[in-house]
Amino acid sequence: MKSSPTSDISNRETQPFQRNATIVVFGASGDLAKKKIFPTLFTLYCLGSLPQNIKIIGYARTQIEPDEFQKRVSAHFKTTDKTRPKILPFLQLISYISGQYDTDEGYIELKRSIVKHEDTVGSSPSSRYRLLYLAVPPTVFVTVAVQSKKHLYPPLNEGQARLVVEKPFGRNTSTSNELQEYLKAQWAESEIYRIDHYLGKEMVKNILLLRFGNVFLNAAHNKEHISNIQIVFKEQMSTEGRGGYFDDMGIIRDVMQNHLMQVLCLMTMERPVSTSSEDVRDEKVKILRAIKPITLDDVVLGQYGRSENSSKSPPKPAYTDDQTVPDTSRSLTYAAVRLFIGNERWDGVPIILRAGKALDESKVEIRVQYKAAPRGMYYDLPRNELVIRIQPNESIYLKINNKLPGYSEDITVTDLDLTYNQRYPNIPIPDAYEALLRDCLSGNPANFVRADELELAWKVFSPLLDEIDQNENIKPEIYPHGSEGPKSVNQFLRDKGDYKSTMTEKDI
Ligand SMILES: NC(=O)C1=CN([C@@H]2O[C@H](COP(=O)(O)OP(=O)(O)OC[C@H]3O[C@@H](n4cnc5c(N)ncnc54)[C@H](OP(=O)(O)O)[C@@H]3O)[C@@H](O)[C@H]2O)C=CC1
Ligand SMILES: O=C1O[C@H](COP(=O)(O)O)[C@@H](O)[C@H](O)[C@H]1O
Repeated sequence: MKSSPTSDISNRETQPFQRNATIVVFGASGDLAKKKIFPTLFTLYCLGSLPQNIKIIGYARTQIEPDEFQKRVSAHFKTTDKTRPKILPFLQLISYISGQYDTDEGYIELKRSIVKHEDTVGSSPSSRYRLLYLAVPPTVFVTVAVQSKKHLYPPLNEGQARLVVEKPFGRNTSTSNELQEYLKAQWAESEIYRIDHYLGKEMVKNILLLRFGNVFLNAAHNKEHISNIQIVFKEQMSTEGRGGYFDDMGIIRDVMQNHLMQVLCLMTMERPVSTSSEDVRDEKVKILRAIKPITLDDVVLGQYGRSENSSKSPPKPAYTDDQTVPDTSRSLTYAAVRLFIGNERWDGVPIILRAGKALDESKVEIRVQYKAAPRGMYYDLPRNELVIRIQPNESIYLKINNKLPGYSEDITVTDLDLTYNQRYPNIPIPDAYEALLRDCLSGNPANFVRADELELAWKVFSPLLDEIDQNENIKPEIYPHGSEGPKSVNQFLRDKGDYKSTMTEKDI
């Protein structure tokens, strides 16, 4: 069983990088390169998913000796007995060039190295395939994009280039648009792969099939049957060590405007005409256009303080205890927002997005709560709820009302449970970056963010973010490090979200 064929393969920019490719990782000395990009490339190599003639070049300003660079990039490889012997051959495909981002010399050396590889593997002039991964801070995105276009873009009819860009894509509508304008002047939209790694997660990739491939779910997926939807991101990890970046961003920009909004789009969009990337993204755009900007009346804003006293463990620090964070910081480490989608399917259904750091648990899930069954035959039955657990322990469960077996007439809430590690114990679930890099090499942009999606997602949050930035009287509610979050959230969920909690075993 397969989905319908996509129409993506028809244009020049989305041909797969099949036989020959060079991958350049800008910012190769950094955290993302070390923890995600090189380990992912190694996994893809072990799976045989990289092009046959591949060359990988790390590029950054720092001078690093080849041995040292190999040590760095291999530090986070995921290995097994079977893949360990592949480390050395893989490392032989990698080299490192040190150079500046804003002057020509380094790019000239890069080009020389790329062309040398392409010529040695006997590329015909029409197979110069170059994937340029910008793992650098946003302040240098444009410089690297412009310089790469100038020096590393293959001549017409000699191949293709793709530019992979990491978030954050700006910090509000105007900065994001400015960045996109610069990129657009140099690169075609179809050559830009904006990564939102949530789109590479297994359960997120499953949403459209779950909704549109199951008649009974689809039939009830509307305002007539659904009371509210929640998309929840909880992280135990605090912002320690990332205070500088985080203080400028806050949780709404870090997680909500991008990851949670992508999930929201997939959960609420109309059925696309096909699974092709443009058809899917066209529908996401329509949903984003139907969301009204969020106002201060519809939010709970929080920041973690020190943990509560405990005899078991030492106190955990407050957000502002971080040396890189000003004592008076109002940056948000927690936010709950309510929004509405003004269309026929969703009019009046509250949608709550919640995201927080330094909480009691790490969990990301979607909760669809249905309306109560009619009263009469039964009274006040608990509501059905469909939960899609994105992580950890991927699962889908549906809370139903069931007669307690035996002579009892009691009603119990029970889970219809599809837990992946039980149902599919032998199928490994790919890491999000692995899935996305594969898509990028094969020219499938469906799970990447298109420029218009990005602009519209910012429009939903920008007025709120600008107001919070400008009005010093808006202060986050302090919650203890390691707690459930701000105290007022439960009331907010009941009053603004129409949410009625029923706990089952799977919820714990
Ligand atoms: N780390 C992560 O888990 C994630 C990161 N991202 C995004 O990916 C990108 C890279 O992230 P990460 O690796 O953490 O970033 P780093 O801060 O580690 O920066 C990467 C490299 O860029 C160079 N660099 C750093 N600051 C500057 C500067 N001010 N001017 C010029 N070059 C600079 C440094 O290399 P050198 O000095 O050697 O040139 C550094 O090693 C960022 O846009 C980040 O927001 C997105 C999601 C997760
Ligand atoms: O983009 C980001 O995502 C991570 C969470 O990613 P996950 O795959 O571990 O769920 C978050 O911790 C980080 O702050 C943010 O920048």
